[in-house]
Amino acid sequence: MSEAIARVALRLEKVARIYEQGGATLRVFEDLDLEVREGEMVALVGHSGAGKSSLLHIAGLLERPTGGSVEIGGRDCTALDDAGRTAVRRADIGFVYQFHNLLPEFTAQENVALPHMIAGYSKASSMQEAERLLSKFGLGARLTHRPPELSGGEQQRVAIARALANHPKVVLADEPTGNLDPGTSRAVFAELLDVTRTEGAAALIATHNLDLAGQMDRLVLIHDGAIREGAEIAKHYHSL
Ligand SMILES: Nc1ncnc2c1ncn2[C@@H]1O[C@H](COP(=O)(O)OP(=O)(O)OP(=O)(O)O)[C@@H](O)[C@H]1O
Repeated sequence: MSEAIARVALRLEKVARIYEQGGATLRVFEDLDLEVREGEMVALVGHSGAGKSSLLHIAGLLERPTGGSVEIGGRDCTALDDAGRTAVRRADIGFVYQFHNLLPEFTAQENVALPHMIAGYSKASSMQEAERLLSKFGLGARLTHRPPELSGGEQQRVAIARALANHPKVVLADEPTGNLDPGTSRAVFAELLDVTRTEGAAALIATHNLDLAGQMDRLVLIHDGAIREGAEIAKHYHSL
């Protein structure tokens, strides 16, 4: 991937997250800048409480920053109202949580098809797209299983396929394999990177696992409210 031609899929500029609670002010981060380019896989690391989830929620338009701007696919989303933010979220962002949040009464295929249908596609084409994606995760023979009939690793693969269903520009994931055993976690993480890459999305993935983070194109550390990269990270490795 050439830095010169890859466009920015996600741009956070001078974003702030400040919590006011019980008269106390908590400045999680301020003036934070981060760019993720098309097709780029970026690992977000930092100690517990550093602000990884807060950053992902702001990048995913789930929360508004207390300052700064968020751009998705070249579009400044800062001034959008709630309906506009929801529309961008549905069209351009795929979110993977640590716990899959699948709907237990629907099959794997229906869970993946739903976001596609909500985006306006027919049921038939959404189910077809879901089958295509689930097959990429080796779940072609599990289409009609409901989440309780799937293993933990399979459930998380379905959740990742669901996040990719609308061909998002950006995939955001918060400890996406954090509840899996180490072997399954490695396998599912590798598939997440592989399929996200081949689907052409960018990814920003928060993880405490430095081995998994090392498989990505770039590693960024959030520490003391700022993003640090490259040699600077080594100084703070002890805090991870
Ligand atoms: N709704 C809230 N109100 C007040 N403070 C909050 C709120 N949400 C998060 N915080 C605080 O903001 C800080 C950053 O939290 P965040 O969840 O983003 O950290 P994290 O890096 O994802 O941590 P972990 O790795 O433990 O999940 C923490 O100190 C947390 O207590």
